[in-house]
Parts: sequence; C-alpha cells; structure tokens
Amino acid sequence: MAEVLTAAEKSSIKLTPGLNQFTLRCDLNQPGVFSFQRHGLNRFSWQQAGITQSPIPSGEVTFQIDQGEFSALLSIDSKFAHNPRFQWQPLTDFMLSSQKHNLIMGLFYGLSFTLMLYVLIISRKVPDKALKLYSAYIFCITSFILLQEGQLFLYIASHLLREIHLAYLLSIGLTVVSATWFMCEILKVNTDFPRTSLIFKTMSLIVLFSCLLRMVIENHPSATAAAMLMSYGTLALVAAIFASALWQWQRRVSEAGLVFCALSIVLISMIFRIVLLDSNIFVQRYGFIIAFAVESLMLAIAVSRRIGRIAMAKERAENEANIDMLCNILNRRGFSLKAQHLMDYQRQNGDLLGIFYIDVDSFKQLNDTYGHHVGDTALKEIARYLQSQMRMEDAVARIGGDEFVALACFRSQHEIVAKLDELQKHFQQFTISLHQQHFSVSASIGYAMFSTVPETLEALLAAGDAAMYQAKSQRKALVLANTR
Ligand SMILES: Nc1nc2c(ncn2[C@@H]2O[C@H](COP(=O)(O)OP(=O)(O)OP(=O)(O)O)[C@@H](O)[C@H]2O)c(=O)[nH]1
Repeated sequence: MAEVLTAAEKSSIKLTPGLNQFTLRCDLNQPGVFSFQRHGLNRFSWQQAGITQSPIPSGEVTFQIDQGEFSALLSIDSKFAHNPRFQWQPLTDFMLSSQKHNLIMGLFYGLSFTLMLYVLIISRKVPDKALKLYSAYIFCITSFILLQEGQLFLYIASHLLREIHLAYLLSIGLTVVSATWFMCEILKVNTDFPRTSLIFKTMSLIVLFSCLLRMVIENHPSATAAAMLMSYGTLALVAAIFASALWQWQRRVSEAGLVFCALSIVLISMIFRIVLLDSNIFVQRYGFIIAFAVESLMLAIAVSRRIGRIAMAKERAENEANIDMLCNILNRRGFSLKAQHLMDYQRQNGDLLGIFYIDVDSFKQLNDTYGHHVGDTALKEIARYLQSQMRMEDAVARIGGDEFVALACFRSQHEIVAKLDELQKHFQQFTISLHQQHFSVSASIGYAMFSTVPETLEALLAAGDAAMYQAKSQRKALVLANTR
C-alpha cells in the first residue's frame, strides 16, 4: 500500500473491479485494527507470514494488527471501482468507538422495534390502512439499515457476505415500495390523484424489479444498468414524493405538513452526509440514522393524528345519524339503539320498563295558523322539557313529526305513575314564547309499563302509541263535551 496511513484517517485508495492485492508494511508502537467497508466486495483475505487471519466480528471488515514491525498481504475481489475507505486505529480507540457505535445503533434498533411492536398491537384493534403500511415501512427501512450497517456480522460468519448482500439489495427495493405505498396513503395521493399514485407505485415496483435483477445478474455487465435504474429510480421517486407532500400541504391536506417536515429532515441529513463527507464524522456516520429516528416518530404522530381524526369523524357521523337535528334529542334510529340497550338491561335486572308516548294536539292547526317556525319552537320546547325530566340513561326521542317518546327503567309502578303525573300536568297546557308572542300548546300522553319486556321494539312502541291514542280520544271527547 503506497500510502502512509495516520490513525483514524481514511485512505483515498480506489479498488478496481476484480482482484486487488496490497502489501501492508506495518510499524506500530501499540496494537491496532485495520478496517474497510464491506459493500461492493465479493471476497477478501488477510495473510500474515503465509497464514490467513479471520476478521474480528464487526460492522466493517476489521483485522487486528499486532504491535511492532511486520507485513501482511491483503487480497480483495471487488465488484466495481470504488473507495472502501481503508483506515487503521489504535485498538483502544477502536474498542471505544465500536462500543459507542453499538450503543447508538442499539438505541435506534430498540426504537424501531418498539415502534413496530406498538403499531402491530394497535393495528389489531384499529383497522387503518396507513397504520399497517407504516409498520411495513418501519420494518423494511430498519432491515435496510441493519444490513447496511453490518451489525449482523457480529453474529453471522463472514462467508455469508453474498447472502447478506442479496438481502441488502432486496431490502432497498422493499423499502422503496413500502415507503411509496405508505406516503400515497397518508398524503391522500391515492384518493386525490389516483393516476399519480399509480405512476408512483409503478415506479417503486420498477425499482424493486431492478433490485431483483441486480440480485440475479450480480456479476454480469448489465448489472451496472440495473444499479443505475435502481439509484435514479429511487432518487426520482424521493423527489416526486417530496413534491407531493409539499403540494398536499399547500392544499391543506391533514398531516401533509408533518409528513413534509419529516421528509425534509431525512433529506437534509442526506445532503449533510454528502457535503460533510469527511469534515464531521459523527454527522456523516449517524446523521441519517438520527434523521430517520426523528422521521419515524413524526410519521407515527401523523398516523395517530389521522386515526384520531377518522375516529372523531366516524363518531360525529354516527351521532348525527342518531340525533334529531331540530330538537337535539334522539331520532327514531337513535331511539332504537338506546331502547335495545334498556330492554336488555331490564331483562337482566328485572326492573319495570315504562314508556311515555307524547303527541302534540292539533299541531297541524298550530302550524297552519301561526307558521312553521312557531311549530318548530313548540317541538324544541317539548324536547327540552322532556329531556330535563328524564335521566341521562333514559331514551328520549322524537320519533315522528309531532310524536315523542321517553323510555326508562323504574323500580316500582309508583315511580312510573308519579312521573306520568308530572308530565301530564305540564303537557296539559304549556306556553311557548316567540318574538314576545305567547302561544298555548297542549299534548296528549299515554304510557305503558312492562315487568316482562316485549319481544320487539315495535311491540313496545305500539303499546305506547295505543295508550296515547286512547288518552287523545278521551281528551278530544272531553273538549267536545265542554264546547257543546
Ligand atoms: N313545524 C313543524 N311541523 C312539522 C314537522 N314535522 C311534521 N310537522 C307537521 O306536523 C303535523 C302533524 O299533523 P297531524 O299528524 O295531523 O297531527 P295533529 O295536527 O297534531 O292532529 P292530532 O294529533 O290528531 O292532534 C303535520 O302538519 C306536519 O306537517 C316539523 O319538523 N316542524
């Protein structure tokens, strides 16, 4: 090696494709290690005094060099022309830096693993597509970093170099595909721009295909074309997704701003990695890892916000479907659901179930005489009063134009009759006020009670309706008699 290497400084020697052989003359006053990057190599060997030495288990290819004067023969079979960044370090420095490195990487893998487990547990309860895609993306990119950083070589023998390299190529393709699928979902490119989403996904599949091609034709001359397709395809896709995040952010798509910031952090780290190639070892080595950790946390926040938003929208829609918009109490649908719960509760606990059925008297006449807004005010007032007289757990609803029901569990018949009395007194004659005008309104009320709950809700309502009808008939007869 026609170069003097000083401790921790990386050599600029380039490998040529095929077999490269170097003789290293070492004269060290302390034990050290000689290391270089593993990627791009088919095979390597290190011979001292004709004896082949095994590398120390480490992320990079690392050989121990003894104190004193000796020479070694280094043979490397390289896939292509590149600089494997040869360097030597005193043994103590190497041990310290590899401990720091393993600590940082361990933290990173721990975070990724926790995120993945967390998402897997959550996704069993929350069936959200973005959540599943996020989990797949984290899994793929963590595998990619694990294979790239070489921690596997701490546990796996060096002769599996080729298999690890193939897995590394596959992890690149799968990371690109999972990232594209996830981004299209969270940025709503799928729904807002289905054609663009199709183009992105096709591009990502082309990248995956070029990775698979490289795996198959690794040492063939056309492998370079596949490598270029893979690199430029990935670059184009990253730029396109970055632009879509910005575009969707401008269009005020929820979470797009957060996703854009997360992507920017990774992009900045990539730029730093290139610009600060030799000036800042820490940024150069860990910038991308830290950026990815921050990115994955920000994306986790984006996914959880999205889930929260969807759950809220679903709850709101569910509530709206069950609520009468005019009176702000349950509608017929909402009543059916709540009544079913109350009926089940009564079946288990054996209380009395009581239903009050209220129908406004001559409501059509009220509408026709004073206008619909007066009719509406009367309906709202009835709903407000009825709600105020019942408990939270009771079912109070408007089930038709001027028909209301209240269903509740009671401990005794006495309680039901007392409640009926209260309601009857009020609905016999009550006044509503609108624009300083007062209108007199009345409503008929019927009730039914059950110690054994009817089979169906319809039967329950029919009993209430019949009782109300009877009450209304008696009332009309009384009014008729009084007017004669
Ligand atoms: N203002 C208003 N009127 C409504 C609403 N929904 C239904 N109505 C009216 O309520 C009236 C109900 O009329 P009917 O079923 O004949 O009942 P009624 O006039 O009270 O007669 P009786 O029940 O026999 O006393 C109809 O004229 C409907 O147009 C509403 O949301 N607001």
